[in-house]
Amino acid sequence: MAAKEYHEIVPGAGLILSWQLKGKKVLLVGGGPVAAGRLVNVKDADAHLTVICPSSGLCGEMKHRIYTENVVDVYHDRLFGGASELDAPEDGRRFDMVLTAIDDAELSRSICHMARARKIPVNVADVPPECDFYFGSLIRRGPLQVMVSTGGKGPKIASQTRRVIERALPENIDNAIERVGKLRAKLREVAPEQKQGPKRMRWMIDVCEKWSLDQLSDMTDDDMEEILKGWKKGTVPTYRQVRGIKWKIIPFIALPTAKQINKSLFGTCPVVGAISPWLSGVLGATAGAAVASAFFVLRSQTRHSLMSVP
Ligand SMILES: C[C@@]1(CC(=O)O)c2cc3[nH]c(cc4nc(cc5[nH]c(cc(n2)[C@H]1CCC(=O)O)[C@@](C)(CC(=O)O)[C@@H]5CCC(=O)O)C(CC(=O)O)=C4CCC(=O)O)c(CCC(=O)O)c3CC(=O)O
Ligand SMILES: NC(=O)C1=CN([C@@H]2O[C@H](COP(=O)(O)OP(=O)(O)OC[C@H]3O[C@@H](n4cnc5c(N)ncnc54)[C@H](O)[C@@H]3O)[C@@H](O)[C@H]2O)C=CC1
Repeated sequence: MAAKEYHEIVPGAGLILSWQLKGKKVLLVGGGPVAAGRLVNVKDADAHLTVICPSSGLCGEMKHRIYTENVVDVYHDRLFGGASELDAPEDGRRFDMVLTAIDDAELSRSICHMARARKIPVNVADVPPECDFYFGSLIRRGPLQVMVSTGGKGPKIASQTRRVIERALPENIDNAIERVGKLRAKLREVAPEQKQGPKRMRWMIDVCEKWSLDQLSDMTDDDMEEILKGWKKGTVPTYRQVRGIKWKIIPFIALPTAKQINKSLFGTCPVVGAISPWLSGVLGATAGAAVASAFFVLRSQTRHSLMSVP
């Protein structure tokens, strides 16, 4: 009975975290396409990046990142030079992460050992036993990040799963998250005390439940001020309460513009190039009614004259 109340522990997975690399030092050995992918991942995370690779071995993307974009903080145009690379980095600060993406299995293994001996987490692309962590298949939409991992069982399937998730994500999710982030920051200004934590959290949950993603993504700074007025009362106004009813839709439906009337009555059908179907419909109906009434008049007159035949 009790066992069902708690989440079942299923061993064998990796721990998926969002590693905060801002300002931390990362060493990347290699300069091929895999290294280029690693570079994007760690620079997206604001890491301080050192690359070691002879310029003759750099792929196009790596050259672009190093020489055009200048996103590599320290570049060494040479082969990896041994343990001293880890012990005596240029600024004396030890590396927080070591990545290798080279086509030399022997050297990869030795770099892995060097890093582990110094308690620096290491990833050797393509060699799971030499990885303290795996990379995953990633989605990035502004502040939103999704990582798919198969724990090394099927990287291609991780990539395919990522595509399925990508297609399922709402268009405006990144903007909605940005807006909610801003509202949370404003709430912290209004209610900064630690002891208000539970109430703050409950209130933010209510905002996210009462406002749809579309509405959140549409939330302006003025709207935020309105919503925050509910904080003291412990309420969350709805989108409609904040914005009021949208009247602009009503005159549009009730009162078409002169241009619209003109076009629908006297415009030319874009498909057959003939007179507007509206106008031809009206003319057709009028003509039909005229013919029908003439027919009935004639018929009744004929009947009348027949009936009047003695
Ligand atoms: C363990 C891990 C360690 C690590 O590198 O961190 C690892 C290991 C290995 N990859 C291999 C092969 C391929 N890897 C990919 C693609 C990706 N591989 C990635 C991660 C990982 N790869 C980690 C586990 C992630 C997980 O499972 O969740 C992704 C998700 C992220 C990234 O690398 O950035 C990225 C997709 C990004 C995207 O598209 O979104 C493709 C497909 C392709 O290239 O299109 C193939 C060919 C198809 C195939 O083999 O399945 C081989 C076999 C080599 C051989 O057979 O010789 C090994 C070694 C082994 O399995 O022993
Ligand atoms: N995990 C993954 O998603 C994948 C991993 N791989 C593996 O990743 C590794 C790298 O692949 P690619 O990027 O295609 O590289 P690549 O084979 O195109 O090039 C290797 C790079 O390493 C550099 N290099 C070689 N020896 C070096 C040394 N002593 N010091 C510094 N740099 C050195 C070369 O100059 C070159 O830039 C390979 O082992 C490959 O099998 C490949 C495909 C997918």
